[in-house]
Amino acid sequence: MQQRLCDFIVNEVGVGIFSLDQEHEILLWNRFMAQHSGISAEQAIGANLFELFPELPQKWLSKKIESVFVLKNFAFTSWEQRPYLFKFPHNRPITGGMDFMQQNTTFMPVRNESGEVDAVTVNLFDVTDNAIAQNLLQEAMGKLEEYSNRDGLTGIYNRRYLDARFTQELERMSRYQAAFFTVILFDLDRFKQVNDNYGHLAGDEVLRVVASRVLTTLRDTDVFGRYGGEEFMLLLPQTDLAGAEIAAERIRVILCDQPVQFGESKIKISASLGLSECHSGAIEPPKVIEEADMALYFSKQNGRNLVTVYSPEISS
Ligand SMILES: Nc1nc2c(ncn2[C@@H]2O[C@H](COP(=O)(O)OP(=O)(O)OP(=O)(O)O)[C@@H](O)[C@H]2O)c(=O)[nH]1
Repeated sequence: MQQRLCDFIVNEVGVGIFSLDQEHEILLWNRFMAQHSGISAEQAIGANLFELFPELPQKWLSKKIESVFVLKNFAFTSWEQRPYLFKFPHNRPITGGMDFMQQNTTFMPVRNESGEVDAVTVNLFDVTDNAIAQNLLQEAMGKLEEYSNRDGLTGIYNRRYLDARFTQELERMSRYQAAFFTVILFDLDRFKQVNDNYGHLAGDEVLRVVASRVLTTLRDTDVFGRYGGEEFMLLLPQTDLAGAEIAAERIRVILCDQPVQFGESKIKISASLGLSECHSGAIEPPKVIEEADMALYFSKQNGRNLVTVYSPEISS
């Protein structure tokens, strides 16, 4: 009766169970293992595990098994470190992003009457659902993080992200002597008139077009975002004033070169730009934004549609 109960439990429990001797010969192979591997207990018992499943990570797994024989302790693996041992298919939707059943395993030493370990029993748990849920959660959190850094209208970075990146750049500078970056601030010219003449929706469209035009001129490492209303900021790591001035001039031209099409209307636009460089050793690095803003103001004061590089003279 007891044997019958044990057999029943081993086969009906929804967990993979198999046992091995020290030569990796299979001693026990329950129904879960048979169903998922397609290899029956009759075929498995007496066979060598690694001959039956050549795709198993033999070096790693035999070491793991050996450690249980020698140390006489339990051992574990988790899907987070090693997603699966056996390439068992699963019946979850492909959208979960998992190719095979995700598995946690427990390796248990089986002792004989004299206390020696003469077999290792492995329990294999199907944790595919947990793994899918965890991956979806991580994906959602990643998207949330991404959304929280983006401007809703233009899709480029927002002020929050720009501020964080600015702080990061300052930290990078305090760590590396050779680090420097340039800030470009620009503001659309007479944007109030765009809203007044063509309506707020047209104004919004102009902001979207500005963002997408500027994006086409940037390097991968440049950080571009909307700083507020119709003001935009670029952080250009490892770019000196000469290089940044070229980039700023390119932006100025790409914005005023062509009007923005909104319905039947062609809306003429331009921007005023200001830039300033920050390098390690600068006395007051956070002042770089203030300086770029002063340079931008200088562009506005001097006719708009202009690029101005900050110098102490313009602030006086
Ligand atoms: N459509 C739209 N307008 C915005 C948005 N954010 C700010 N604005 C408008 O931008 C305009 C900014 O106007 P001002 O600061 O007077 O500057 P300006 O008309 O661009 O003139 P200058 O900067 O001096 O060349 C205001 O009319 C704001 O309402 C937005 O998200 N959408």
